[in-house]
Amino acid sequence: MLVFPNAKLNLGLYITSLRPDGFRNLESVFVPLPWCDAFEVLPAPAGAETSLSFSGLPIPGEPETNLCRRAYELLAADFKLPPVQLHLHKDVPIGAGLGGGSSDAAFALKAINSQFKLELTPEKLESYARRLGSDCAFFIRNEPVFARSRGDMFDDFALDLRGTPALVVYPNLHISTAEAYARVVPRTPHHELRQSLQAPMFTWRETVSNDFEEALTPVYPVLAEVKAQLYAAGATYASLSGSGSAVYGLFPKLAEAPQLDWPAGYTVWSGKL
Ligand SMILES: C[C@@](CO)(OP(=O)(O)O)[C@H](O)COP(=O)(O)OP(=O)(O)OC[C@H]1O[C@@H](n2ccc(N)nc2=O)[C@H](O)[C@@H]1O
Ligand SMILES: Nc1ncnc2c1ncn2[C@@H]1O[C@H](COP(=O)(O)OP(=O)(O)O)[C@@H](O)[C@H]1O
Repeated sequence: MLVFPNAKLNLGLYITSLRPDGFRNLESVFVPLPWCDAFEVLPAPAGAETSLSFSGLPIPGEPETNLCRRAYELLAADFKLPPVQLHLHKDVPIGAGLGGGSSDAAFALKAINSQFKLELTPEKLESYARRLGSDCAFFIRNEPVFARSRGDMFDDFALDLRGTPALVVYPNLHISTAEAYARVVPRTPHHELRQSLQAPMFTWRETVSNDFEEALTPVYPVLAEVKAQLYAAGATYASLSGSGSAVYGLFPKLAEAPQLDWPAGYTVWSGKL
């Protein structure tokens, strides 16, 4: 079975308090971004052990700790699964705040569920996904949600951005999620996120923000430079996604995302939400 794990964007992100488990409570709206990896699961040939192979962007870390492998092991602990042949083609940049690794893990759970007819409900898949990472559960339902708690509890959020042109710029900078969280002091948000996002998109520039952006920009000024370029090119709204370092711009629906020149080494995705 072949699946295409997509990335996500965060529309606003407020880190509200430190939790007793050491994680932070947050509020954010997650939306799917159709920038995808490819993941395949097949039963292993007779006599072969479970394997995971890669193509595309190199992924830091040992293959045994890759989230696709961990997704298989998690299900194999509870269900009688045969050895499998896994392959991941990586296209979504890593350490970008686009949730690429989390999406691979969630899509691996969904693909193994279908391939081996485990008949797990979406709720059960979400609870497995939560064990692999805070962001993972989002990719089970994979539609716009208001996320809270550790970023793993969701309320439906009706926001139809389909067809909105987007430009996502990865300035070749890997920011570790744990490092980014350590730089933010939790606080009460200045604006109610869901209310702000119900207003027209041109108002979001004043009312919708990402707490990581304020904390990381003094350390990585390139983030502000990319954002300024996106606004200068006509973005209606621009922001850091998640804990960075990808910065996105959303453009008017009847326009195309502009073609801009970026320094060598940057990776750019352009398309419609
Ligand atoms: C910041 C966000 C926003 O959507 O996305 P990314 O920038 O990673 O895409 C997420 O909260 C990232 O979730 P995820 O990448 O799954 O993080 P995890 O593996 O669960 O945790 C990595 C580390 O981040 C910190 N962490 C994560 C989530 C959270 N609510 N509070 C935290 O303090 C912890 O230090 C943890 O050890
Ligand atoms: N399948 C995977 N794809 C990407 N990263 C992975 C994967 N499995 C494990 N990782 C680890 O997760 C870390 C963060 O991954 P990623 O989800 O791409 O970034 P972000 O948290 O910024 O959205 C990487 O440093 C990498 O070591």
